Amino acid sequence: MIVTIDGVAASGKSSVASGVARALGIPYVSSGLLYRTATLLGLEAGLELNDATALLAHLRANPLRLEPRAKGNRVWVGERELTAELHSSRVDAGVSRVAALPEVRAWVDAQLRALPEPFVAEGRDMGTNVFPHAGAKFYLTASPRVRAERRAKERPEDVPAIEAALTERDRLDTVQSAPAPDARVIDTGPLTLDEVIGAVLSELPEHVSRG
Ligand SMILES: Nc1ncnc2c1ncn2[C@@H]1O[C@H](COP(=O)(O)OP(=O)(O)OP(=O)(O)O)[C@@H](O)[C@H]1O
Ligand SMILES: Nc1ccn([C@@H]2O[C@H](COP(=O)(O)O)[C@@H](O)[C@H]2O)c(=O)n1
Repeated sequence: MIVTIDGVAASGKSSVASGVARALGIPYVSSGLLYRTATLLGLEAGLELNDATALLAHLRANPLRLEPRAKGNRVWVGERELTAELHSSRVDAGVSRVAALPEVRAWVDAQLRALPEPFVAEGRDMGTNVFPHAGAKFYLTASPRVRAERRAKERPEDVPAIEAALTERDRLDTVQSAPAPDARVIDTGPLTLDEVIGAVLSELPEHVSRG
């Protein structure tokens, strides 16, 4: 059983996926962390972020391990844990360029499809491309200002700078970010996190919530 939660940048995907996964007693999977890891490793190696051949060779030489858990995903390369470094503004600024590379998308998709079910998968194209057969699909939105105000609690930059960066990331991610035709779209703007989690849980078909 797979539940997909897609949406625009900082719309609450990972927080909502975590809450839903905890309620269901299953892990959630953050696909964005795989794109973020590819970006961080590329930056650290001094690679051009649009050089798919070099990036893929580097990723294959440094295999990562994604640990999907309900309370938060962790990423390791060998003995080094990268999790805390994946949400920096530097990675935010480069990740959409890396995610635009078809070779990198194929690398991410293969890792996601190899994961054992059940899980909640969050990202941009979980319901459309990676898991079109998912049992339930959701797509989260909120205005750029609301998202920037929420994110400002986690980043050193001010709200206008964060809003500009989110809007630019949304623009670069447009191709892979459309809601699936069978996804329930939720505007999280007027809702608390618990209300969004409750809305998702209340919409799950019985066969999905029972596992
Ligand atoms: N409905 C909500 N009400 C208030 N705050 C929220 C809500 N949903 C999420 N948040 C907060 O907004 C911030 C961004 O949420 P989160 O990191 O889950 O978004 P995301 O879509 O996974 O982000 P990204 O696309 O950058 O990975 C977090 O601080 C989270 O606690
Ligand atoms: N399914 C996905 C997930 C993510 N991306 C790209 O990764 C970036 C970071 O994702 P977050 O969910 O952590 O914000 C995102 O901006 C996309 O460029 C993707 O393309 N597809």
